[in-house]
Amino acid sequence: MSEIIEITPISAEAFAPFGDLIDISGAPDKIINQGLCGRYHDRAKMDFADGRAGLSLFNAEPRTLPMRLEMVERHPEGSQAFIPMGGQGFLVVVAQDLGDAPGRPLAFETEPGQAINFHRGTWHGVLTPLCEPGLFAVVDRIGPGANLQEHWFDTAYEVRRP
Ligand SMILES: NC(=O)N[C@@H](O)C(=O)O
Ligand code: NI
Repeated sequence: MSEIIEITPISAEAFAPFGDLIDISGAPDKIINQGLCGRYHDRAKMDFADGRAGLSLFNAEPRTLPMRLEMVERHPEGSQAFIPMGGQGFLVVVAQDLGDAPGRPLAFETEPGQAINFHRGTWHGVLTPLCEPGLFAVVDRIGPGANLQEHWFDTAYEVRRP
């Protein structure tokens, strides 16, 4: 019997230990383009140690819930941002670091129009759409050396909505 991880709606506060929730909540930081655009300025703490920022497109298979979670990973050298191209909500799994291994995962679901940025070294589930399109822009580190550490749980979790 797998241990259950219940999905909760994401909030900037709950996600703050793991990364940045990027959305247009609140007033824009700047009004630009002759007053026709609100700029929500510099909303992610990005990090590309000994490398550079890369912008890629991921076309991922949507998952169905409940979902079996067997692994989380982290990028010791850089942050990683997931930006849905279709504005769709998606699943975000994170876990605290307990000293080279993750703790019990947490699962969040984003609202349409929200993006996230995992801070450097945050344990996370891989990109996980819950619906079509599974098309995302991903901003992460391009650089030398290894930047991926995986942790496979001894026992899989079951991620589901309450
Ligand atoms: N491996 C890869 O490019 N993607 C993962 O890092 C992920 O978090 O989806
Ligand atoms: Ni990743």
